Amino acid sequence: MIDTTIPLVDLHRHLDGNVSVKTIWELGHQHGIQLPANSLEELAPFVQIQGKENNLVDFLKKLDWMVAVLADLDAVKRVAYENVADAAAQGLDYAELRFSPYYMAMNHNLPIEGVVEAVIDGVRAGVKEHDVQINLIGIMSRSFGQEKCRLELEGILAHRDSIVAMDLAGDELGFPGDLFTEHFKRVRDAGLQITAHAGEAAGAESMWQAINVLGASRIGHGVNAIHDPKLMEYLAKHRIGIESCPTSNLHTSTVANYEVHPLRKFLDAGVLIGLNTDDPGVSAIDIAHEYRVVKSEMGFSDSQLATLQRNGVEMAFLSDSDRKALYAKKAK
Ligand SMILES: O=c1[nH]cnc2c1ncn2[C@@H]1O[C@H](CO)[C@@H](O)[C@H]1O
Ligand SMILES: [Zn+2]
Repeated sequence: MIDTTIPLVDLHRHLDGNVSVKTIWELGHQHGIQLPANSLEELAPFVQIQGKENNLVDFLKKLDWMVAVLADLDAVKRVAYENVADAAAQGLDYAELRFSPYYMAMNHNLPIEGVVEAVIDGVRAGVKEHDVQINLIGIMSRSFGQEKCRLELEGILAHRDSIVAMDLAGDELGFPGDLFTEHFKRVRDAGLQITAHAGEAAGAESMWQAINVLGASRIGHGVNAIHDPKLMEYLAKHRIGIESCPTSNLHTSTVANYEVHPLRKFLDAGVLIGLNTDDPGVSAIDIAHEYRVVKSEMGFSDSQLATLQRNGVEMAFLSDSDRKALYAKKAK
């Protein structure tokens, strides 16, 4: 089902949405943080989706315990390191891990730039020991407003050489993209690439804004483009990559079930779209799960799955030579 001759990538993966229940438990105890449960089994439902949530904002609350236990920079480094180990364990050849430094810093007043540094350190330690290639994407969490996003941006730009792109995540309905026009001008000036969560909780207009105002060359989710034929055409023509995360879309009630997910319509329209996990710790899934459900629930053929897999490599924030090297590794 997963084609072993094609690199397996995950481009939309929040490392602060992928902290294991065990690690939350251990960090909580290590730092004397009051957890809402007395065992791992009791803790799981507080951080993992049970069925689904009513909307995106409710879904996002599941991540709160994952950052509540980040009491110091060692904890941040540990979480980053474990994300690399997890990516390798899931069979990924390449992953883009994204994180929101203010969100990770806020509970224990950690220095934002220190958090960025600790994530970079943790990833560096991880790739030394695991056979997976990693790039980092900085997130501005729109839910905390313009000023906090400015702090996130500054923390990321201070380590610009270790970051490939910038993203906008969080409450899309409450905090539209144009609030962050100035922020993304600075991102473009710094030469970073841009992806943005759009067309998930809000409509196609939010995607037009991400592309035309913020300068996004990729879009996270993008589900609601399906209601705007001109946008679908534009995405295909300009090779704007769509980072699809089907199970996450079910868990946020963005789509009702796998059968009605528009993934196939994107593919039919010639849009560059690939499969990703979003918050694997919250959704309790791995990347193979996404390929599996697209086959079993949406009826995709193996050759369509291979197209999705190749699209992921195509839209990765890699140089053409690094992309070639990734393919060459699989050909061996
Ligand atoms: O599916 C999603 N849609 C929008 N924002 C998300 C999603 N998953 C996580 N975050 C947001 O990303 C930051 C942590 O990396 C947080 O702001 C979290 O709320
Ligand atoms: Zn996301």
